[in-house]
Amino acid sequence: MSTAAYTLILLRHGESEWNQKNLFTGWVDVDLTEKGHAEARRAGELLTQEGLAPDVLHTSLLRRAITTANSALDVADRHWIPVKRSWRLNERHYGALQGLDKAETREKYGEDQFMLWRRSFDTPPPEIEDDSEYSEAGDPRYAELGEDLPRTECLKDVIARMLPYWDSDIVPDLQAGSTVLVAAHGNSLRALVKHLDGVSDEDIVGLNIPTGIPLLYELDADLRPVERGGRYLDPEAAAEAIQQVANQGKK
Ligand SMILES: O=C(O)[C@@H](CO)OP(=O)(O)O
Repeated sequence: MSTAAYTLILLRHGESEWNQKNLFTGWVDVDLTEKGHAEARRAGELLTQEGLAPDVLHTSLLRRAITTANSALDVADRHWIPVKRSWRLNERHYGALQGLDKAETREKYGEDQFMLWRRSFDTPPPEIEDDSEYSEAGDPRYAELGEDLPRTECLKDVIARMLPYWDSDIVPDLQAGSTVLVAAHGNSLRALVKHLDGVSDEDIVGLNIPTGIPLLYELDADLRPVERGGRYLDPEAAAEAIQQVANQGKK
């Protein structure tokens, strides 16, 4: 068995307002619910209980991840650590589905099309129009992207834009000996887990990440997980919540 060289903690944001309403969210910048705030604080308690003290935080540009990390770190008394944020950690862009009800979409298009859009590796949903109320066109936080602003993404696209950031910003922090916290989203974290664990394009379809429960990865010197799949700090709550994510869209 390989030995642990680096410590990485992945944290999906707590329940968001649109998670609660069961709407496709993607890059829409919704806030946490009360439950989501409580999950974030609980994440901080779990870090403390486990003796994990993040040295650096990486987040997306979306408030549900930013707020979750802030709350968790506040509870863990690590609110002061350096932070780096990147659109490359954002949720998968859900294209024209952003703002639609998951259950209604499933009913309208059928289970196969619904799951293809939700979980297929390389089929993106239809593109969002720039004049949609849920488009990010003109949003100053994405100004640097110009015409490359995503209008839809499949998981393959997320991996392609997330991995350069992993290599350029997260890996150097790990190699410097920092305990790294990555606060991000269901599908951007699925992309990272796929990379770390070498999950196949077929198997990643069935992998879901619950909200608000820290997932600890000890990595060896080659940045490979010592334990495949990592370890949720509250495994029982994680198992239940994973099932809930898998069942989303079913009434
Ligand atoms: O709507 C979304 O952006 C994501 C995460 O909440 O949902 P899903 O799990 O359906 O990909």
